[in-house]
Amino acid sequence: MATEIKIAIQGGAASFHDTAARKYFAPEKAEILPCSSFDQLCEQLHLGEATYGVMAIQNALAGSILTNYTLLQEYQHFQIIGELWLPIDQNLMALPGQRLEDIKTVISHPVALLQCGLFLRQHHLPTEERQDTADSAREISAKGLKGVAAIASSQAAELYGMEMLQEHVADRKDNYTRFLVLSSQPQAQAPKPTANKASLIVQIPHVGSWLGAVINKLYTEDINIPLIQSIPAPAGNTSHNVAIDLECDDYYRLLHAIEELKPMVEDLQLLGLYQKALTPQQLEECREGELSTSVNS
Ligand SMILES: O=C(O)C(=O)C[C@]1(C(=O)O)C=C[C@@H](O)C=C1
Repeated sequence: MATEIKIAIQGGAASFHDTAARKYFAPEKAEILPCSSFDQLCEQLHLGEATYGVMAIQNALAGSILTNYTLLQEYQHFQIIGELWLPIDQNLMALPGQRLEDIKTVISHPVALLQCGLFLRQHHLPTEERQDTADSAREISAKGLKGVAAIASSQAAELYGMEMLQEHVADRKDNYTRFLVLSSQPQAQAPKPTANKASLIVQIPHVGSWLGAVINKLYTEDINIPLIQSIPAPAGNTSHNVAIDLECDDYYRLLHAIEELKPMVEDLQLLGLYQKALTPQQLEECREGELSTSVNS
């Protein structure tokens, strides 16, 4: 029988976090705990109000969400137990009967607005930030706002009775967001030897070529590095923090490489050991494969 788990997300029903959480945990039934910010998501997970948290960390068009690395540094006891790359299809929607010419303002999550910069500039559409894509559609519907459009998913359009003004408005069709699955109870989720990915934050001095030495070490250990992201350091700091993702199909080699890095850096925070998800490139290849099968059949 499917058990029910509670998952804290940023945003509400029909947001991309909602879709990501349900997809990751399917076929388990997920009860969603909507949060108004990433801070609140972490707080709820910390307080034990949710079993897991799902948090966006990186988008193929807009880049890394650096403030979420800061939260992961703050909540040191959280563990990343998994990840998911989700295709993000953005759409422009408004109250039924509205036309593109009627729209004076577009509201959405700041990352969603960034993903649709080309479309918005082309149509000279001023924007206003909101906490969530789907909640922007809900706001228009609840307040009966004319002259305002939202950028959100097709599920949000359906849920809140919006009409599509323009589908697929992101700058590129291969728009993907990577979501982290977080647990605040590492003991209940001990990493399994099937883990083939690790996420770390290392602290290294500003001076010297420490980062070069770290990368060189990983190269000699034959570890793949899918991500290196510098994280802003507090003012006056003499060192900086770098988020690094490591991949290796041999779990024990991955552990060994992490041990080797420890004496080379000032501090190393292991954010989690988990199984890597299909990358956007792999998902695109699957999608193209499915398309050609349906055309040929
Ligand atoms: O507003 C939403 O629907 C979200 O889930 C937020 C969010 C984000 O935080 O990056 C998630 C994925 C998309 O890339 C755009 C926005």
